[in-house]
Amino acid sequence: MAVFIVMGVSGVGKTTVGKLLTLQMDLPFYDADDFHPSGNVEKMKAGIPLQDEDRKDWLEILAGKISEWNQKGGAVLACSALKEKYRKQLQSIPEEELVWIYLHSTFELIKERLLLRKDHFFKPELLTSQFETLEPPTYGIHIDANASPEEIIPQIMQKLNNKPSRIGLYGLGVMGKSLALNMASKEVQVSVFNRNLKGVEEDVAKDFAATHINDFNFNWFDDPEKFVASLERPRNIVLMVNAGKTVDVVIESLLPYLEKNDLIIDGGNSHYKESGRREQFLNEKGILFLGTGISGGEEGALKGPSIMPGGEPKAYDRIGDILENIAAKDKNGKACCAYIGPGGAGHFVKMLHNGIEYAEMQFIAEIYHFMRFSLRLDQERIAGIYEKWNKEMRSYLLEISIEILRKKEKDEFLLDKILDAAKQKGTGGWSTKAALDLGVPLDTITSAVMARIISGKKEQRVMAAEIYKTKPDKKEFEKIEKSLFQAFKAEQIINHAIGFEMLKSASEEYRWDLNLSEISRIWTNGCIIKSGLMEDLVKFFSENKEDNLLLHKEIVDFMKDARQDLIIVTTQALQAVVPMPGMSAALNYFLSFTSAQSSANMIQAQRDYFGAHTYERVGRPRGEFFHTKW
Ligand SMILES: NC(=O)C1=CN([C@@H]2O[C@H](COP(=O)(O)OP(=O)(O)OC[C@H]3O[C@@H](n4cnc5c(N)ncnc54)[C@H](OP(=O)(O)O)[C@@H]3O)[C@@H](O)[C@H]2O)C=CC1
Ligand SMILES: O=C(CO)[C@H](O)[C@H](O)COP(=O)(O)O
Repeated sequence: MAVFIVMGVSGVGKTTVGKLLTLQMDLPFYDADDFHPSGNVEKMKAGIPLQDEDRKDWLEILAGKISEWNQKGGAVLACSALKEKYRKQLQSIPEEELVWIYLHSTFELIKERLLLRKDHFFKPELLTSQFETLEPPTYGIHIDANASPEEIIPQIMQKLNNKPSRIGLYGLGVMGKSLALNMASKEVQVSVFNRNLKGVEEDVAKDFAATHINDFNFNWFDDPEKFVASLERPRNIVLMVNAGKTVDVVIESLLPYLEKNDLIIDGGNSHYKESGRREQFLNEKGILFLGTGISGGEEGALKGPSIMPGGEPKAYDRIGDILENIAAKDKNGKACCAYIGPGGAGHFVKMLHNGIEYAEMQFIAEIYHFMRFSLRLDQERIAGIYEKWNKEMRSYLLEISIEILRKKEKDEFLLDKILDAAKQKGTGGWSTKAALDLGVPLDTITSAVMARIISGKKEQRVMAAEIYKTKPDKKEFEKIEKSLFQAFKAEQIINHAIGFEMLKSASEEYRWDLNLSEISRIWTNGCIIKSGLMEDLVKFFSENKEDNLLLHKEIVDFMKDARQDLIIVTTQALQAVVPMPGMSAALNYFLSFTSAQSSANMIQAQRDYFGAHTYERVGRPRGEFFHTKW
């Protein structure tokens, strides 16, 4: 059985709630004040406040009673138990058999309530001292005492019944914490797990549950067996851990406790091929797997991310309702979460989302750099220009960049204090490698990856800059303003065209049957690359499934003019000795894509010359090969 202690400051409603609880539970009710030793009673009658020394004997008596009541089948006790050390003293039975029900409220509300009581003489100093003494527990059941007892009792009963959790969340890092809170806010019962690394990272799950105890009832664990056992069968477990070996290590640690038909959802940025392999490995054991891309960062995960699940449809059917519930919503209120396709399809799509993200970030960064160091605009002005552009673009990345540009630290711009050496975790580079495997161009994304790599060579760059230093002419912003905006819009279109062409190729190669309109729809909210353009793409890909974006009539009309703007901005930046890798890549891709005659006849001739690699001939069918004795 168990003993339930209803605790909190005086006037919070312990006795009323405790007595009502005994009716629900068919247990005896006790009031801790009835167990004071005679010395304490005398002191209280004389109006002498009790000291901790006086409380010692009283708590000892209560501890003995708790043990006795527990053996007899349980009880409900109303006791203020304001300090942790008092509660420790009362802990005379095993932890799981002593249930703390903490009623909490504010000083003002309790004061109001006490003033309404006819039989009560309100002493403000007593309530003040109660609040000063109070050390709220970081465990137990926390109940907002401002509701009526009729509302409070079912809340307590629901928390006490502690049904198995609908979902388990493994890994309480940046993303895991936000996702757990998102789920809990949608009334999904969640068990949370984080490893306990002695002396390094301790009590992460316990502290997380304690921090949110007033709002949510998380079941927390640092033991994988107990974590799995706390879940409703068949189990659903979301992993939010670092991609790579960690995912395998974590799966191995859970496997001994899993059963056929349990489901693992890997929500990290895992490589799509790894996800395909993990799905196969787990399916052989009868366990389902969803390789699920999640985008939106910390805030998106909390308020509603964009979710890209890949794997077996029956696995998605099991958990789709929760994923759709926690996802962001598009402008029509539909969830930004949709089943993507089998195997690694979900993580492939997430990888390319990040690839597009890399290039979009690079565009914003290099135009800022050009405006700041060549056009010599100050940061506030650049922020203003980006703000004006974003009225039309509605790009999340541009929006955060405006805030970044304006952010100050001790009256100085923070951006100037950040070292210009970019890091990356892999998804951008993986996109490039995947493009090479598929044989598709990925110029903008690759250039963004390379720009990050060269940025990391800071010391070498500083040395080389000194050796090659030059004094380029100052360019005038006013002369280039219109072209700059047009070029920015054009490179965004080119980047998206490149990204979606790659999705098309992967879909064909891996037979994923990707729905590009649906993918762009779930990228219209919650994710890092949401923008006005993305909203237009939903319609474009629903009407033109097979077409290249760059061949769409409206895009053609725009790009015919914008091509010149791309050329103007790129050449001006290069003349000013400012690198524009992203924009140059977009422009070169566009010029190559729109050139009927390429330079590749020379390449083919060279290959045939030195290696007899053969070539195709103008006017002859494709696939017919020729060789010349040069
Ligand atoms: N941050 C972001 O904006 C986004 C991240 N992602 C992806 O989500 C995943 C999680 O990212 P994020 O939350 O930022 O990462 P964090 O580094 O904040 O958290 C990583 C989590 O993994 C746990 N972990 C690491 N190694 C192990 C191990 N060997 N065994 C058990 N647990 C381990 C950590 O536990 P401990 O605390 O004990 O170290 C921690 O809970 C990554 O794949 C990331 O790429 C996806 C979208 C956005
Ligand atoms: O997945 C994400 C957003 O959707 C990651 O936050 C982002 O891609 C970080 O990647 P990197 O560290 O390589 O810049």
